[in-house]
Amino acid sequence: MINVGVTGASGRMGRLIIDNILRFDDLKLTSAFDLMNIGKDVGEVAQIGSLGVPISGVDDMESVLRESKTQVLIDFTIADATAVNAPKAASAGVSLVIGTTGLSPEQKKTIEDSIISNNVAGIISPNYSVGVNVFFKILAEASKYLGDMDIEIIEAHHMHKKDAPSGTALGAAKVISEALGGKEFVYGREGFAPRGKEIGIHAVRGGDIVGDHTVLFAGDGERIEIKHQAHSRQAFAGGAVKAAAWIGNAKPGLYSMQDILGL
Ligand SMILES: NC(=O)C1=CN([C@@H]2O[C@H](COP(=O)(O)OP(=O)(O)OC[C@H]3O[C@@H](n4cnc5c(N)ncnc54)[C@H](OP(=O)(O)O)[C@@H]3O)[C@@H](O)[C@H]2O)C=CC1
Ligand SMILES: O=C(O)C1=N[C@H](C(=O)O)C[C@H](O)C1
Repeated sequence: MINVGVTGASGRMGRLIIDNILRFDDLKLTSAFDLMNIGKDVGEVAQIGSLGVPISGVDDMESVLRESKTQVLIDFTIADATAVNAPKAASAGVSLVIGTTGLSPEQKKTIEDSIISNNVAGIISPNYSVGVNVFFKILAEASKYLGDMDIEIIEAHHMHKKDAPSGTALGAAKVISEALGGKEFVYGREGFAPRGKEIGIHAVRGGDIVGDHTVLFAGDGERIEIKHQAHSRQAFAGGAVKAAAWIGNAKPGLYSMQDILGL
């Protein structure tokens, strides 16, 4: 049995992750953190009944993690919070599954360094769905043949999403750029904006769109669109919980969803 904690426990992803942990045989929910609902039972907040695990504030994180014997912490919050909380958890000897997007390169490096220096296991992934990770693999392969075409990435998400472009869109751009030996990125276009050899990246926000990502390869007289659409956050939550079980049994080090899914 692996003891798991959740940061952002009151959020859209946090509540669904808690529900998934309860349904996963090898995992036990031992701690929950958020800014809101401190002291309330996390199961009552997630509307799945009392679980006997109170929501704690992040100021007490290290002591709560130690007292609850939490082994893996799943964090889906915001970049500035994850950049502070994840190293705190690592220094308490807790392994990490990070879903938060919008991390700057410096924030990501700080977290990765804390995973290595504290001898824990960790994964930072912009998308825990099986489909998106296969989509990344397909993009790397397609880019080998379509790299001379114009490449645009269009993502669409719900009106509450705070960061843009999405972590997944940036992940797709990185995969394509690496396959093509390095590309510039241009974010949206406005005014006089002739196209060069860049990858264009565009963010759409509205309503309750769960998460769409389209990569357009456009050439002379034809185009190919490779698209992933999430219908439900369950695609992300199920993957994050599977990653927590895998990370809980892993040797210290940094891992990717490619490792976990065997891609
Ligand atoms: N990797 C993946 O597969 C996926 C990643 N995501 C990412 O996960 C993140 C969360 O998304 P979502 O659940 O929709 O967002 P929500 O805003 O619904 O949830 C975030 C939660 O974190 C809380 N929070 C904010 N700051 C802190 C802090 N300092 N300490 C503890 N908790 C804090 C928020 O509280 P409050 O509301 O009070 O601010 C909120 O309850 C985003 O970065 C999103 O892009 C989302 C889906 C899939
Ligand atoms: O904020 C979201 O909702 C999502 N964020 C992730 C991202 O930024 O890529 C993953 C998913 O698309 C949903």
